[in-house]
Amino acid sequence: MPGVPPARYAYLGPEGTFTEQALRTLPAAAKADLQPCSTVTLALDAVRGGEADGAVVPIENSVEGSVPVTLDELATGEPLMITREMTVPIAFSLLARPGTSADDVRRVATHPHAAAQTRRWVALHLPRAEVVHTSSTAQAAFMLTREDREWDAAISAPVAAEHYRLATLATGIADNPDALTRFVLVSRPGPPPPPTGADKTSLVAFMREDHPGALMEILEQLAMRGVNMTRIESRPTGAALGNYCFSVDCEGHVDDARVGEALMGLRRVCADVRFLGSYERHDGIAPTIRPGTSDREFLDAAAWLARLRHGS
Ligand SMILES: O=C(O)C(=O)Cc1ccccc1
Repeated sequence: MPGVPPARYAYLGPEGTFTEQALRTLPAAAKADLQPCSTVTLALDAVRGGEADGAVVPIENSVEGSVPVTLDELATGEPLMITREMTVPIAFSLLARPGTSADDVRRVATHPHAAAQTRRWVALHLPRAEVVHTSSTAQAAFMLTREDREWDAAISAPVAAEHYRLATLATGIADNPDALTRFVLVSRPGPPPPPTGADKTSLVAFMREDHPGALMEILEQLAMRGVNMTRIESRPTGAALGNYCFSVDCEGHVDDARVGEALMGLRRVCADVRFLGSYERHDGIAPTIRPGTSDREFLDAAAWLARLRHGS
């Protein structure tokens, strides 16, 4: 009998990205078929098209904020679902071809988020260098191995030095060594993973039409059910200038009564709500349940209403 085929995971590549390190924290990754993709869009399209069972992509950094392409890809197109989040310690190194010294570096390449997190170090140590943006930190390192390279150094993960046989000119060059990047595992829509007690729910709310208090109406649906938000940001929908949707993460699981009720409320007041999944929090922090918002209290209220309606 043929065995179960290994899971296939797409990720923002090439080999040696922080995203690959995030993917490798999944126990299933050890036996999986890992597929490096050159962009977040291609990694997510591999899942949409069925060539991969899941994709790991960066979504947010504690210093630089969200990764817009990831938020926009999840908000539009064929629906996808987040089933897991993870963080990995991010340390940046300055890599170059062996024999290069820091004085030779005229152009340095890296991912925009890495550039933002090393801005002060680069200004201090490479004041004459031009910073070039690449699709990933590992892509910047990989290009250094080619004859047609257009830069002299890359800001990458330390592991990229071994992958691409590069010299390490400096290590630990992040301006804020405690910065955290969050990555998500994305799959095709299906039943969410069961609640763990320390979960997060992600969604995108599309406003009906622009009017005073439109954002407040959205927030109200969460606040009145005691649902705590962990992130909210507006993103243009692309339909017209001034047309926005709200990308929201909140505490709790879609199976929790207060989260379910908030989602129903949003469904009533918004033009559209895209549920992006409920998944275990990377930090294991359980939400504080405010009085009147526990599952038992929602159930009790529903049972009371049923009794009123039946006259019992
Ligand atoms: O480019 C990479 O290596 C990535 O995985 C994206 C990224 C870039 C900077 C910090 C964290 C993740």
